[in-house]
Amino acid sequence: MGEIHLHAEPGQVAEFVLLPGDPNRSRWIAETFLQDPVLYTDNRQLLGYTGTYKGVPISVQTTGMGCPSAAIVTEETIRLGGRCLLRVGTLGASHPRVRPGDLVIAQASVPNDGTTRQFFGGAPYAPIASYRILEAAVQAARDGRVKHHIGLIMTEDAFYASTPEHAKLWASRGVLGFEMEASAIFTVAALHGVHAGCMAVASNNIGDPEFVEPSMLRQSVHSMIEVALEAFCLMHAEENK
Ligand SMILES: O=P(O)(O)O[C@H]1O[C@H](CO)[C@@H](O)[C@H]1O
Ligand SMILES: O=c1cc[nH]c(=O)[nH]1
Repeated sequence: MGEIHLHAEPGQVAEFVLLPGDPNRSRWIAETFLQDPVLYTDNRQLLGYTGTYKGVPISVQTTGMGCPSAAIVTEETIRLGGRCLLRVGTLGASHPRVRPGDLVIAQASVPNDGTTRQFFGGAPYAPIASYRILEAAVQAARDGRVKHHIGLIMTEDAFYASTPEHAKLWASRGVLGFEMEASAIFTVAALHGVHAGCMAVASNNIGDPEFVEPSMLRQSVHSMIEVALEAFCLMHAEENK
């Protein structure tokens, strides 16, 4: 059976793992981009697939929504062999510079979530992206000429508690957008000494229930996944030099 939540065995998960929140996005990534994808777990709809992209073994593992689920999935993905974990998500734009449809590559995430707080007993801690993943992600976005923003994001628990006023306040502190998993993923990866990163497409402005038009969102997510996979290829090539 494997882990409690991810029903897989070591050897079924690749070193490079994409982490979408949404199981449908996982299936779409596996079917669209990976060669010979194999579904290794579907327990609790946390779909996980392994295949190859340009010859590099890559897994796609659903995190579900929110830090409690993302922390469990990150922990178990690492136990199963994941070493470079890259969240590929969506976020609500908080900063006026970020427009719906834009790609954001996170340097770090303000941990406005209960999971990170529990890990550190309330002590201050800064969940940051691994520099190696950040560097590869930025290079892949530049190489692919994909418009992107690089900076601070915020991870929160209560999707519907966020307001445009809240967004404005955090934008004045440099936060580009809010999402719900990155701080837990960065934290669990750091505690295990493995690499983690996060990129996300802005699906809406914070507090605005109007999401970007579906075809535009699909196109932006498609570009993001290409950037993420090319970043893994750059890291793989660097490791095998
Ligand atoms: O699109 P995903 O990756 O699920 O990410 C965002 O979407 C969900 C909220 O709608 C949260 O999981 C948030 O982080
Ligand atoms: O967490 C999220 C993700 C997308 N859009 C939001 O408004 N919040």
